[in-house]
Amino acid sequence: MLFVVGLGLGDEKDITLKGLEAVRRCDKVYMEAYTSLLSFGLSSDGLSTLEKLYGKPITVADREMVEEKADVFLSEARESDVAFLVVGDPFGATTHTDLVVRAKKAGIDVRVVHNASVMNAVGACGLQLYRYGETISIPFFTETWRPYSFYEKIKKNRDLGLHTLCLLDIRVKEPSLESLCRGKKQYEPPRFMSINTAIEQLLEVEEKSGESGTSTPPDDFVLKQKE
Ligand SMILES: C[S@@+](CC[C@H](N)C(=O)[O-])C[C@H]1O[C@@H](n2cnc3c(N)ncnc32)[C@H](O)[C@@H]1O
Repeated sequence: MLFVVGLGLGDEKDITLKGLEAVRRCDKVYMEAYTSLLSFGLSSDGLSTLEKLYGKPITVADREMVEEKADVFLSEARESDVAFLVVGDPFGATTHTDLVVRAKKAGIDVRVVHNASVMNAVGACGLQLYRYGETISIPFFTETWRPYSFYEKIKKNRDLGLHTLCLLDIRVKEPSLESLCRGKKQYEPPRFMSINTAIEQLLEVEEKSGESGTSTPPDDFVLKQKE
């Protein structure tokens, strides 16, 4: 059986009782560590806090393992109980939906344990979840790759009077382009996009495209500020 367990967004105590029971019965525990960040970090200390609570060792599953070597833990899940831990909710990232589909196609029993996600925690900023449009991801621009499509989506949402949840890029264990060209993978240091970088990129798109979809405040903005 494969248990895909959401850990929520806070610390180790945010796992649900159902999730904890699932983890404790599993023979092997993997922790996905590249689409999201544990707010208390993935340092050895952070992990050992989890390991102490769960009472078993955790194997960190990086991007390569999840995307290219998922067969390893899927075949383990065929023979025994395996937990795959995900920060937030398991269905808050396409990667994990894909894993569940693969497991089911391979005839492996899957149980999902839900938890809070960035997709709903954004309600904390006071904007109604019902009034969000398409969620977008803002990737780090590079010298040669500067996609503007996320901007168009924000603009579409704005035109419909909807808010946009912008997910800022996390790049962990990314092979550098040069190393890929040389055929021997070497990894870039981890990078986490700051709000400032996201805004700089949005402003660049506006400047280049002559649009003003994100920098102009909505009509009722000034009113709300005064209330
Ligand atoms: C696919 S989404 C979220 C997945 C997660 N399973 C969830 O349900 O919350 C991944 C994105 O969420 C955002 N994110 C993840 N962890 C975060 C954290 N600790 N703080 C702020 N944003 C985070 C980043 O923008 C990241 O690119």
